[in-house]
Amino acid sequence: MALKKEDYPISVQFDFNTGVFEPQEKSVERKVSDMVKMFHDKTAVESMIKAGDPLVYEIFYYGFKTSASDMALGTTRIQPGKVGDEYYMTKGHFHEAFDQPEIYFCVKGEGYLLMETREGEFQAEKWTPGTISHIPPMWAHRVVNTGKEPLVFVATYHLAAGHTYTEVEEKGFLKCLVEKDGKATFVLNDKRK
Ligand SMILES: O=P(O)(O)OC[C@H]1O[C@](O)(CO)[C@@H](O)[C@@H]1O
Ligand SMILES: [Fe+2]
Repeated sequence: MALKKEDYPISVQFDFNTGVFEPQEKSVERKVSDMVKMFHDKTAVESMIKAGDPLVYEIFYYGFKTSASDMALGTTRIQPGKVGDEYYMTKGHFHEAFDQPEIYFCVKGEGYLLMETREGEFQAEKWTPGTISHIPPMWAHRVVNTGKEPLVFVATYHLAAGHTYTEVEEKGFLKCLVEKDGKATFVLNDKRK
């Protein structure tokens, strides 16, 4: 079979410190205003948007599509920071496909990977550089940066996984991560009380 252009191997160069790789297909920025429904302190959300709408995280993508496959690479850099008392985090999502897992690999910083099933099972994995988490298909997943430096992680998944954010926007995760007496503390999500 004659190979098409996309069927040739490709390498990208990943920077462990910045989380950026080159070449990349596209990048996305998520600011506080992109996550209004995600953070629990709406007053803090509004005042931060007025004060300049800071960057929360960035995602760098490459779908690695060939004529017969894809193996998406998504690296994410979450800034250190809080909205009110709640740490900066990714939006969090379920996959649309019932059979699409994902691998998340923490390469820099510290935080937690929050996961939850629609049946209400909740799990939080402590992340430090080198923690690699396998996320089965039925678990929503969100990364929280509880450190003082950017948290960088690498995600690899099939594009067929799809992303659905609505349930997480409406219900959040069972627990939120907030800073209490200087420490990362899990509290029950108000929407779940
Ligand atoms: O999609 P979210 O919840 O904003 O999280 C960002 C990370 O998750 C992914 O969307 C895949 O799970 C990656 O592309 C990206 O690294
Ligand atoms: Fe995902």
